[in-house]
Amino acid sequence: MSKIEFTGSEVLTAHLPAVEVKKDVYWVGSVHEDIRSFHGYETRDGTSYNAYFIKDEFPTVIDSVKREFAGEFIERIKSVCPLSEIKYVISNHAEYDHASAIPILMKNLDPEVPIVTNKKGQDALVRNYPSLADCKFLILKPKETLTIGKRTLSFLATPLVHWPESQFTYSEYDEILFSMDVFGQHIASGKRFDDEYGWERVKESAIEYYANIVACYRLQTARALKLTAKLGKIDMICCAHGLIIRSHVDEMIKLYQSFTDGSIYRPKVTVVYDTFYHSTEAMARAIQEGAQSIGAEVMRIKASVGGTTQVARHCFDSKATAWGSPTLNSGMHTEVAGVLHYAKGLKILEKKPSVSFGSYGWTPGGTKVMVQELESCKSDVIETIDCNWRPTEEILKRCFDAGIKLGKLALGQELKDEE
Ligand SMILES: Cc1cc2nc3c(=O)[nH]c(=O)nc-3n(C[C@H](O)[C@H](O)[C@H](O)COP(=O)(O)O)c2cc1C
Repeated sequence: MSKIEFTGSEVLTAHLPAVEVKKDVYWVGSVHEDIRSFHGYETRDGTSYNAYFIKDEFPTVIDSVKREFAGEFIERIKSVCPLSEIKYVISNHAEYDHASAIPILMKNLDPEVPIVTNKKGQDALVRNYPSLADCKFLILKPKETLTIGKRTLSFLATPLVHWPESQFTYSEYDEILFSMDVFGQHIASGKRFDDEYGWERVKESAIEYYANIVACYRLQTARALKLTAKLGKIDMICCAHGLIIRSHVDEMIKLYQSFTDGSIYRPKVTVVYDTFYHSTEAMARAIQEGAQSIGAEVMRIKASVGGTTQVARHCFDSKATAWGSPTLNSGMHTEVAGVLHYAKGLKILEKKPSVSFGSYGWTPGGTKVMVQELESCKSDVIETIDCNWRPTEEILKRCFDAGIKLGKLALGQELKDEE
């Protein structure tokens, strides 16, 4: 039992110690400083995979890390408890970044140690990591609890926030919510807590995370928040990415409530576009100036430069958007098509007004395809502006006026009939 078996490549940078986040509760995760693309999410601040260990009569591990970091994860657990004493491994979420080191951990534990999860969790774990089929599972039904000594852990099914098996684990004794991806942020840091890193930066990263990962599951998130409110006191949120929340628990829960009830939406217009030869860009600038002229906040993003992550983050809390593309082979610029398709999947344009615009050479196909896509996003397209080659003063004036309209709608003002 003392020999550690590795079946994947491991990064042995165990320079960070296990961190006691509350008496006998430890962070044993890993920090991935140099990751810049996480299944397409642009993680410019890196990320962390937060796993936890509870020292009690029946020592318990909660979640794991990316397989590449299994070595340091196991070393951190060993620094606080011999592996032979571990009695339970809880899996709250079967995704690779939190579960792919579980098979390596299990190979180093007593074969009688069960993986504690729900039925969908078992299915997802065994399908993704076939060697786990040989492990024992303790499948929890709704409302079942697990006593590990002084602590009785309870579990909250949070289906589709953001995978079918997703669940929270709650320790009433510690007043800790182990919330897997929910409330997480893609931040790599040697700091472990929100107050050490700075709440404003944690908050901004949590908004970006929700917009890019969870936004399409708004109703399921609202339900999870409702059920969370019925748990006991929460003094600390041990999420699976980024900083642990101990000084801004209420603020973080209120932030998530603002995501689900829409109160996060701001008087802001996000203008997304791309261009070959600057005509569509000139139109985008005119729309920006129009919206700004009446006091709306504007974020103008060139799709190929800003990228999908920033587009999603800013469309998410904007009350209105504008989309611009030159016509390319009778359709949209590929970068604009890509980010619009991404926004559609995230459902972040629903019930929001939009304007479609773009330059063409001979037949305006870009905006035509774009309007179809915006309508399938359930966005209310209030105007389409096509421009043949270079924009004239008249076209730029139309764009400026369209910016004013979007700005007014973002500011909650009514449009007059003639507008
Ligand atoms: C590779 C390529 C394909 C194009 N395909 C079309 C087309 O199918 N239909 C069209 O009307 N214009 C087409 N155009 C012309 C552009 O839409 C036109 O140059 C437009 O003014 C470019 O706008 P921009 O200055 O914002 O890049 C194409 C241009 C390029 C470079």
